[in-house]
Amino acid sequence: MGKLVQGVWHDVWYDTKASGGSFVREDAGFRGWVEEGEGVEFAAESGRYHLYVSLACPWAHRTLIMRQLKGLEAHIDVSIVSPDMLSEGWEFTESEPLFGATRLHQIYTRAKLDYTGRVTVPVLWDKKTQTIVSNESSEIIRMFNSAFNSITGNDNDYYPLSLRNTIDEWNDYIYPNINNGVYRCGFATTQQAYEDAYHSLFEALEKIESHLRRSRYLAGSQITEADWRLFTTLIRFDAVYVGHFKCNKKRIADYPALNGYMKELYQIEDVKQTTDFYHIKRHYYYSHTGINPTQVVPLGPQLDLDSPHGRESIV
Ligand SMILES: N[C@@H](CCC(=O)N[C@@H](CS)C(=O)NCC(=O)O)C(=O)O
Repeated sequence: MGKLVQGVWHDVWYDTKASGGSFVREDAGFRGWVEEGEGVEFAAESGRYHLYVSLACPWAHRTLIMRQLKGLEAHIDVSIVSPDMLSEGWEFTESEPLFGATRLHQIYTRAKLDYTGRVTVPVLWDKKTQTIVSNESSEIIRMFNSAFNSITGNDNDYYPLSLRNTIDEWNDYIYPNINNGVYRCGFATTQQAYEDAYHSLFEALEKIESHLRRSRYLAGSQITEADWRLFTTLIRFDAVYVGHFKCNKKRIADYPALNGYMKELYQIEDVKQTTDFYHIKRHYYYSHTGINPTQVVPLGPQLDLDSPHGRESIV
């Protein structure tokens, strides 16, 4: 694990000293936008963009789900990094197809020779201008949701105008408390920072559990972007976050509504195809040697994700 400083790779763990033991996630460095239309910097075109992902990473997982649900497989190709993220950061098991790079930081310095920042997935690369469009998953999924509609003919809308306020409110609540909340538990280096993160995480899960008892999805009867953003954390929770990140007050399996909701989303074939528990468990337990120095990867838990979700009667 490390970062680029002026284009040079340094193998360093997160610095939590400056923030009293709390993990603070760095803002993404590339914030371009793929759009429909002529004369724009990054125009939506079939075959022009390449997506670098980790199957372990919840942020990258969002982009893979949206790529499938929006029928973009034939239009945006993908490279998958190795689950093992060690002294060189994210690496490719076999070199990636565009440049034969073996490390993801080489893609970042191709885009910006003197880049300073963390080298994260997902990354959306533009083959035409030879740069990174974006390394911010929340923005990549918005682009996938609408920019390629006239190419794919797929109008499914996961960020509909009428629900945007509700979706934004859920996202703003779920990001700090749950998506990043599990990391704030796991990467905390003081007891207090861990406990603060733990309490806000489980308070948020309780709140969503009661909401989902009456509501089929977060924003009502329709699946939206907010659900996909929550889902990628939930599906990793019992397998990794309970043990490795000490998020162990309860499992998702102990929350009937959240568990049924998660299973319903998982059982969508396109979504199941993007979920890889080998990469998920291997990455966290093998890569975070500060947390798990033996690198032993647990065999369990046995997950029950294919049993009936029981959510049909909820509107
Ligand atoms: N804001 C980014 C965060 C992405 C992110 O932090 N990805 C993690 C993997 S789960 C990563 O690549 N971490 C490497 C590092 O921090 O050095 C997004 O949502 O796209």
